[in-house]
Amino acid sequence: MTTQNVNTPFFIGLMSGTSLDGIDGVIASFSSDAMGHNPIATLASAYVPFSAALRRELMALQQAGENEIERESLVAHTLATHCAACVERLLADTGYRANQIRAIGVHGQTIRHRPELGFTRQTNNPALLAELTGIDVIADFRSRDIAAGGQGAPLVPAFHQAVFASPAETRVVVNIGGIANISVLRPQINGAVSDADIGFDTGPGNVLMDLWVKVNQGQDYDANGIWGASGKVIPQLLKACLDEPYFALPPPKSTGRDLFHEAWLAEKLALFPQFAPADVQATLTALTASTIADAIVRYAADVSTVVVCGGGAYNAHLMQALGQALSRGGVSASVASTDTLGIAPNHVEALAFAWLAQRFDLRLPGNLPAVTGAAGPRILGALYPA
Ligand SMILES: Nc1ncnc2c1ncn2[C@@H]1O[C@H](COP(=O)(O)OP(=O)(O)OP(=O)(O)O)[C@@H](O)[C@H]1O
Ligand SMILES: CC(=O)N[C@H]1[C@@H]2OC[C@@H](O2)[C@@H](O)[C@@H]1O[C@H](C)C(=O)O
Repeated sequence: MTTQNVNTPFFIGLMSGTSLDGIDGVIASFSSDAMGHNPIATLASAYVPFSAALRRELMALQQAGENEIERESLVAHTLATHCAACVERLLADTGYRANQIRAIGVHGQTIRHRPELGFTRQTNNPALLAELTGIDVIADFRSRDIAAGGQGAPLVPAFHQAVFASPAETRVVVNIGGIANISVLRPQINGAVSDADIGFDTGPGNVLMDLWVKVNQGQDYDANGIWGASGKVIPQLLKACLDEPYFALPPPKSTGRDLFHEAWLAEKLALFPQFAPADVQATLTALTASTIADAIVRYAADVSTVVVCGGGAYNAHLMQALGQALSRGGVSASVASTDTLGIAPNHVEALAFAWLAQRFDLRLPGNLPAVTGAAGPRILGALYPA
């Protein structure tokens, strides 16, 4: 066991999201100023892709199947070894030692998200990760919020609030991962969180586009949106997709692969006898763009700046479609990636889990009840000491 240095401000964040592509990791340092802001520095980042076999098994565990307890336990073990490899890479890149890291915040892999039934499941083996790394591990960030009547998601709005809010303008942060979510950040007065700061999952981000490009082109994603851009939106298919009741629900709300999966898409496509695959991709791109834009028009029409993070920020066609959908909705905000505010789009979620680990360490709440619908602020996470 290594000796933890309690004075170090360094935290590791590890995120593996609904895209099921791999683990994004960062080492971050936070220094709170007198205003309660959290100037944040990313000291290193690393990405460990999942092997095809791990990805297949994680995908399979999204739905009910045989022998789930054993399969989940085994996959959690493999996930922990991937997480440990990511930590090792971060330490090697920076030259830091394990005892210089205060804690690791690790999300785990969501395999079920059913807040309406009172549970969410991020498969994980934090005990093994603590054993392999010799660093304190904080995990299971969602279940306390659900226990308090919340959705347990999205959690990143509190982090967005801490690092991206402006005293002068309303900002919206859009995360476009597998699922897309928005954080509406009203101008901050003396660094205080406003009750008007809301956030929720808008629906599919890349998840449906990734499924479709895999089946038709054998690719994991539509690089830069080039294939989607070669097709034409099918208005009737777009309308059939937009009829999904989730989109009209008021927040608090959250979703996942539990709803937006292959069968969901197949059901919509079954309504149409013929279609060109690239046109479907164009339509799925439009679906992601228009559901995000509708959410902004409805809940943040006063927005001045929209900043996008998550892998979707690298899809130029999607970014263009989002800008156009916002204009059609009468919102004339600028649309750019979080790079413009100093944080790379693919680092934001991992940084959020480093930040959540720091919140736990300080025994401060990590949720925004106005976002998740929880009965109140709660300290999120559970500690596995090194
Ligand atoms: N260059 C690119 N062009 C187009 N799409 C891209 C590009 N790079 C990444 N993506 C998309 O981003 C996805 C990964 O995004 P990200 O890592 O933010 O998702 P996630 O964290 O797994 O999901 P979530 O935020 O829902 O938990 C990929 O699956 C792909 O669809
Ligand atoms: C249950 C779950 O894993 N939800 C994820 C998912 O991916 C994006 C969106 O859906 C968001 O609600 C959440 O992730 C981020 C990190 C969050 O909690 O804010």
